[in-house]
Amino acid sequence: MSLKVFKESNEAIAALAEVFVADAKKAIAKNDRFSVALSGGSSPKKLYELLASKYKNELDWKKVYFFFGDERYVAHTHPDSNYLMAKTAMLDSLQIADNQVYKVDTALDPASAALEYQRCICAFFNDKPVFDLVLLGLGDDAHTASIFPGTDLVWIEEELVKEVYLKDKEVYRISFSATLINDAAHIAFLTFGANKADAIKAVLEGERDVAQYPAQLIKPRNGELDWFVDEAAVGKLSR
Ligand SMILES: O=C1O[C@H](COP(=O)(O)O)[C@@H](O)[C@H](O)[C@H]1O
Repeated sequence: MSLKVFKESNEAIAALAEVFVADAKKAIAKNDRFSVALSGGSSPKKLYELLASKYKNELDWKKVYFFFGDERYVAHTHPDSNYLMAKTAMLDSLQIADNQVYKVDTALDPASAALEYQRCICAFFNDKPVFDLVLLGLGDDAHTASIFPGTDLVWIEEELVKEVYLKDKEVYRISFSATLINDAAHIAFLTFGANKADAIKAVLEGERDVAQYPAQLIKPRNGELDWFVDEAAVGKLSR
């Protein structure tokens, strides 16, 4: 695991964009395609915008396949949709074709949507899903993807994608399980801001308690794990 600390969030974002492009070039040279699972929420928007502007002509974007590490159970046109955020911030301006974007089918019921997404992922990877890159964020409650504290998703080992009901918000989300994430070749967290300092401390330095701090589940089996953070987010670490 490597913790890459930057003074400002924009520097962390710029460094992760470089890594995204380097991973993509490596995977395309080796396998003629690059598979990436995008994170959602608020943190990655600027990363996607930067990729779509600075790196527009640096990559063969036709060979990049986009998935979603988690998705809100809403229509693709809904403002909460992770797909809509990625489309607006990046996919449209890069002219990514629809067959390169694997969306969660939120027209199905939540359990069927999760099962169908798992089926699509398994088909893409010939039954052995290993993403080249999984992007993750960290909630201030230490959730990652949509593996939230106190939910069944924390304990799931067999399933690769699962629906999760968030009682306090009264919504469903569809999420990769830690099993699927941990099989990736490279996992990268992007986290910034003082509001993440307690969560980062608990995840990186706290007692193991995955029910309360689900991001502790993220430990790649064979791949690499990097954290891209700003000074504010690591302000409570004992360094
Ligand atoms: O990995 C992820 O983390 C976030 C936390 O997001 P943020 O909005 O605090 O940056 C999560 O909710 C998101 O959907 C996910 O992909």
